[in-house]
Amino acid sequence: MSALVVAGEALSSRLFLGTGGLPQVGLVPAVLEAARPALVTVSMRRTSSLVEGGLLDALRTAGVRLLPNTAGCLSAREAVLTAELAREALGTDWVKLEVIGDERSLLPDVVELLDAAEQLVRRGFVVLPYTTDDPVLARRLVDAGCAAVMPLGSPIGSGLGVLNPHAIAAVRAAVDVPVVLDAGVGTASDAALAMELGCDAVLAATAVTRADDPVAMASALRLGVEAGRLAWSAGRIPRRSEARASSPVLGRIG
Ligand SMILES: CC(=O)[C@@H](O)[C@H](O)COP(=O)(O)O
Repeated sequence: MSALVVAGEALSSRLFLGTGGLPQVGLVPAVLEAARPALVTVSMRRTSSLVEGGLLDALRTAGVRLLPNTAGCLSAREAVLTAELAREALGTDWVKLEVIGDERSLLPDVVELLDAAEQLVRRGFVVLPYTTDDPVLARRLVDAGCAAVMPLGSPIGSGLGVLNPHAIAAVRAAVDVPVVLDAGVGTASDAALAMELGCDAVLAATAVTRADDPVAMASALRLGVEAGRLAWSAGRIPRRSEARASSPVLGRIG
């Protein structure tokens, strides 16, 4: 199966992982072995990630590719500053851009998001924006120079999966950069559906970090992404309103 290419770089898989909510840092090696993620997001505003022996150390020891995120930022100004700090600390131009408009729903502030994306692209960042499932906004983010778009399936941490598959399919059709389903994944079938809708990758955090068995769920999501991608490439049968015999009827007996 073809590799996912973002900003000209081939990534190792089509699953991105958020690990900030893992109940214990000691789970990191087993979760990463199970998920085999292409990228692991790190919240630059969670100081617990950054302390000695914390999550960041565990991820660095594991040698995974880090994707800093601006989770928790409420304005373009905050997001740009956080991204600059992340570039300094982690030595990468890549940033998962999150600008939250409402601390209850954690939905993106689309005005600040677009502003931050434009500023960060001008500053030489490779921007992967967490956005809504609006194809018009997706196109504006790509016009601003974003390397991918990351539409939510449902609110962060809700586990509701893909609430509007038609919108996700419309985002897929609207842009020519990778589409990464981000937020709301609850289990393997959500990830598989996202891939069957044409998404190029899935980012999941809560589904793994708050599962009863994070390691098992990490494996399940990896397999769900692989299955969904394979099913998408296989060309499913069309949905029909009428039955059709699954094998040809050669005539009547008697
Ligand atoms: C880790 C991260 O980037 C999250 O902000 C992302 O949106 C994942 O959301 P879920 O926790 O619903 O998977």
